[in-house]
Amino acid sequence: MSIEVRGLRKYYQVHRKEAGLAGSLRAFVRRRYETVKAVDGIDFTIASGEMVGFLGPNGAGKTTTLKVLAGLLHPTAGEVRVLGFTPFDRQTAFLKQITLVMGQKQQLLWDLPAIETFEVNRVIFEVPADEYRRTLNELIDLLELGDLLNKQVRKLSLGERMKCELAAALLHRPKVLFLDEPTIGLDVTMQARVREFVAEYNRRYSATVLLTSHYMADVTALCRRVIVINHGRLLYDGNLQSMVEQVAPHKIIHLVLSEPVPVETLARYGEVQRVDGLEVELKVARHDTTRTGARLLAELPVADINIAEPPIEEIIGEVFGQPV
Ligand SMILES: Nc1ncnc2c1ncn2[C@@H]1O[C@H](COP(=O)(O)OP(=O)(O)OP(=O)(O)O)[C@@H](O)[C@H]1O
Repeated sequence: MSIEVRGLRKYYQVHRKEAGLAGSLRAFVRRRYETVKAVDGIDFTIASGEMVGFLGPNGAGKTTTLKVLAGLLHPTAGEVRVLGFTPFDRQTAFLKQITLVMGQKQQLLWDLPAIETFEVNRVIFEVPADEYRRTLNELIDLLELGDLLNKQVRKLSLGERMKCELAAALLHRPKVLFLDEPTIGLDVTMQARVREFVAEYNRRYSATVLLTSHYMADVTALCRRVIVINHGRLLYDGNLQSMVEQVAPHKIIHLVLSEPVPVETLARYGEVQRVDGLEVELKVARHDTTRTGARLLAELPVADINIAEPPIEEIIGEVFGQPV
């Protein structure tokens, strides 16, 4: 096992200030604390080489879990092992084999070219010179970095910077990748590029990947398994496709008609989601899909038909009981 988490809890003590001046004064004399249960007893294991999507709405406890796994935070309770190490011990042998990429934070030095930060990382992680050169060339190639590495970081576009961030995080060729929103703010093309890169890195080095992303395309492209949490507790752990089948009570039928059909007629077959000229989208009960499909083909002028799962965002929203 690459990652083992048992009964993990992480509580934060936060200082609560009452409103107004009187509140400020009272707080000055006697501080009140309250406990935020960011992670409240979760268990999971991840096998080596697996890529798992870690999902949950804002504030669910994902980043906190990743920080505990990466050794940045001490758990309040529970047992965590990553590659056999206790992360918070922060042993060098552990740090050399993991990485944490946070899309919202950057490690590259702003005023210097990225290559300078790489050099610093090379020294910190004690990467031998020839191995460093080899990995660097591979990353330049995989991420199409070209001469970006020699440009001052502040002058790079967001996408270019993210590619350099990824390279910086992977120069020591970690076996376990904790990726927290690695594609946030990137345009669709760049998101796809980063996804392909993560998939390739996983293939090449059999790396274990635990990934959070609000872009479901990242998760569907990379992860067969998802772990879903909310309010610090586990809601689901298993196959993404099975979750879709369990949770979504309906499917979407896309039709291309050969001539227009009134909406009232279409509505007899399912809930009309969209009509765009001759293209129609119907929402139908999952157990009824085949029968409805056959009826549509027999009774309407259908040129093409396609049955699909509803968008993953919608399904996740149903699991959380709120939109993502
Ligand atoms: N340093 C901290 N001190 C106090 N509370 C914190 C701290 N960090 C996080 N929290 C709280 O813990 C809870 C979980 O936060 P966390 O960042 O782990 O969630 P998340 O699932 O990563 O959310 P998001 O998707 O918005 O990043 C939230 O209620 C958050 O406000």
